[in-house]
Amino acid sequence: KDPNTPPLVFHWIPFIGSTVTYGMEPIKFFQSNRAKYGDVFTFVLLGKKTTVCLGRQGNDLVLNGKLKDVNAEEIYSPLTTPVFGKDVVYDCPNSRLLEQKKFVKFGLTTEAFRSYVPLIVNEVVEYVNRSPQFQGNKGTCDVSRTMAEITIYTASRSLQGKEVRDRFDSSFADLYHDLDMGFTPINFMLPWAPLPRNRKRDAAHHKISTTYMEIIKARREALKDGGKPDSEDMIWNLMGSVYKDGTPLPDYQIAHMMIALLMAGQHSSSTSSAWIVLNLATRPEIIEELYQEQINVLGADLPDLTYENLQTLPLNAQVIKETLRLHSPIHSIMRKVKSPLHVEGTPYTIPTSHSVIASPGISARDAEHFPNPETWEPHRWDPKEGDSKPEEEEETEDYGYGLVSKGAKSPYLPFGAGRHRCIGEQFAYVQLGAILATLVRLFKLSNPDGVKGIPDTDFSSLFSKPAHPAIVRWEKRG
Ligand code: HEM
Ligand SMILES: N#Cc1ccc(COc2ccc(/C=C/c3ccc(C(F)(F)[C@](O)(Cn4cnnn4)c4ccc(F)cc4F)nc3)cc2)cc1
Repeated sequence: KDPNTPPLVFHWIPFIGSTVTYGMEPIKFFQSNRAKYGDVFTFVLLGKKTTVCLGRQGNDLVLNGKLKDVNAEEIYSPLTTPVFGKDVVYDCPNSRLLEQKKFVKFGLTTEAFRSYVPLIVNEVVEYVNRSPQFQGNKGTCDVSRTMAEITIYTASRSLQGKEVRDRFDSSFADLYHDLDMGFTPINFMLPWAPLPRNRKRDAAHHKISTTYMEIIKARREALKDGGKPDSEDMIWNLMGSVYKDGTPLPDYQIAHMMIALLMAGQHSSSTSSAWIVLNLATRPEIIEELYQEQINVLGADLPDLTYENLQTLPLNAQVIKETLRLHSPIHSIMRKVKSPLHVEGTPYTIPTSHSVIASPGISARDAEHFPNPETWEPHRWDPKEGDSKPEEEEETEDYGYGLVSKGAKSPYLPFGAGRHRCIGEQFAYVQLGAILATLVRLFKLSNPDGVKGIPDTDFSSLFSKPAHPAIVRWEKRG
């Protein structure tokens, strides 16, 4: 064993290595090997040497790695490019992605969020009113399916725009499903695999991107006839975006970016909102606290939710924050090593034949940072008296889409850190916050008789999600 490379996790079968043990239970796999080998260890993932870098130092090494040392697009492009489309996100140099992230981030203004909240609330209320499973005063529901539908309706109506929302009542629903078939880990672990589902993915991608381009064309025509942008959706924002070198964002790239935002938002928000509902059902008293918080802060007459008054509901936000601590949708952040990567304070140098994985979710479950880490407890985020000291100063850097924290000291990074950090955090909090506050007004929730705790986690797809069945009992408030 070479003392300068990290320890290799024991495995019986070449190529398969630890793929199945990791794939089925990545969090347990990381925690048990961390106990044996420490924060840095290597395992075989489908024949690929993969070095895991855990803890705050591991997060920093991978997430704040220099472009010359670690590369995201080489790993992710085989998965994302066929789904999103050419020349955006991971099918272009990182400098282009940074500009694309700037366009999106700068389109998510307070003005935009102000216009989104009533649209989101209305979609939730309409969904409950028309959905067969919510007729009557009480019943049960399939949480994953319900939250996936609420997520797609609320995101398409706000961020995507009215034309896209209307198509989800028809063609887009099936097209989205076909496109989503291509969004699977196999497509970046075995990109060459000739899966039949990839043909459906490609056909769906073509139809969806063509539709986006028709929407853009119709809007440009309307502008020519003296029309004005009539909403704060992202399509209008991208239609006015221009790269640094002076070229306007081409329509096909707008279409591809909108697909990327659709996929990102759908999977992250639908799994997160499902976990919020499932955890709340184990703590009915917290639902009543959330309801009481709205009455105390907004008034017993419960005025309509707005972007502004949503910010005055701390427990509502803490429920989201705590859910993302234990149920972050992305359990493994992967990079290709491009030049030998020395791990400070160890004898290890990770060679360029390896990939690296960071898993911020591991530090978010570390008892060193969070007492009773496995317990879902939104009150752990309650502001403490004398907590006036600002969060220990976090280093920030501007990679081209505004200042982002390097997050090197924080054990809580559900949105990543550094140059690849998420730009959807604010939108996610507005969407999840408005959905949660509305559900709290409509329902009491609880676990069905005989059901204890929350469902297991299904790690087999790209985003950790609740294993089936995931059922809760609901009862309409009087
Ligand atoms: C609960 C919700 C969400 C969570 C937990 C989440 C998490 C993450 C994480 C961990 C990353 C870093 C990935 C990496 O370093 O490889 C990321 C990046 C990103 N996310 Fe999100 N995300 C969420 C919602 C969204 C939404 C709603 C959007 C779009 C509207 C979005 C768009 C993006 C983009 C564009 C990136 C940048 C990727 C890169 O620079 O390589 N995310 N997200
Ligand atoms: N046997 C077996 C066996 C073995 C292994 C396994 C499972 O192993 C693994 C390993 C790694 C992973 C990584 C998840 C991963 C990475 C990138 C992306 C993304 F790029 F797509 C995203 O970041 C997503 N995103 C960002 N914000 N919100 N969403 C994104 C970025 C920008 C963008 F514009 C749109 C985007 F949507 N998505 C998900 C998942 C599972 C199962 C079975």
